[in-house]
Amino acid sequence: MSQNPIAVHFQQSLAALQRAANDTTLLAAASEIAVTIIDALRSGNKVLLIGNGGSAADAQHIASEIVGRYRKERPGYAAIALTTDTSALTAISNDYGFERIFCRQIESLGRPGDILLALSTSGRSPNILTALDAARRLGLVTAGFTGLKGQSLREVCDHLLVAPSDDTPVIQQIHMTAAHAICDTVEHALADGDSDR
Ligand SMILES: O=C(CO)[C@@H](O)[C@H](O)[C@H](O)[C@H](O)COP(=O)(O)O
Ligand SMILES: [Zn+2]
Repeated sequence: MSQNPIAVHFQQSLAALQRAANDTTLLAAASEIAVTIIDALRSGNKVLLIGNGGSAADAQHIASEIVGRYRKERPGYAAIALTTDTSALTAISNDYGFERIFCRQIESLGRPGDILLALSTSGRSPNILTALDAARRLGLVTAGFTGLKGQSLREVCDHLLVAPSDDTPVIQQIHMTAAHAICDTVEHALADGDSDR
C-alpha cells in the first residue's frame, strides 16, 4: 500500500529537523548569529533582512519578531525586511535591474555595525550575492542562512548557518526553526538586559 503523501512530507520534515538538531556546526552558527544580533541591537544598530520567494516571507517574519515581540514583553528593536516596499523594489528593478533590488537599499539604509541577514536556500541568487558584497563593502556584519549547496556563501558571510538539506522547502523549515530559536535567545538577552540600555 502506498504511503499517504502528506504523511511523507511530515516524515521528511521530521527527519531533516532531527538532522539539524544533531548538527553541532548549525547549532554553533545559530548561537553565534544570536550573539551578533544582541550586540548590534544593544549598540543601537539594526538588522536588515533579505530573501526571495518563501525566504522573503521568512525575512519579514523574523523582522516582525524583532520589532514586535517573539513571546516576551520588552521594548521594540530595529529590524527591516528589504522585501516589502513595492515602490522601491519595482523602481530599483526597473531602473537598475533585479540583481540590485537589495544592494541599492543596503547602500541607502545600511550603516557600519548593522547586520545583514541574507536567506538563500541555494546560496546562488544574484540579488543576494550582490547585496552581501555591498554590505561587506559598507562595513555591515554579514550573516547567511542557506542549504548544503550554498556553502560558497562562506566567502561573503561573517556567519553562515547551513541547513543539512538540498531541498528548498525543507531548508526553509529548518531556517525558520533556527530563526525562532535565535529570536528567543535575542529576546531573553534583551529583556533581561533592558536596564543596561
Ligand atoms: O518558497 C519557495 C519554495 O519553498 C520558493 O518560492 C523559493 O523561495 C523561490 O524559488 C526562490 O526564488 C529561491 O531562491 P533562493 O532560496 O535559491 O535564493
Ligand atoms: Zn514566528
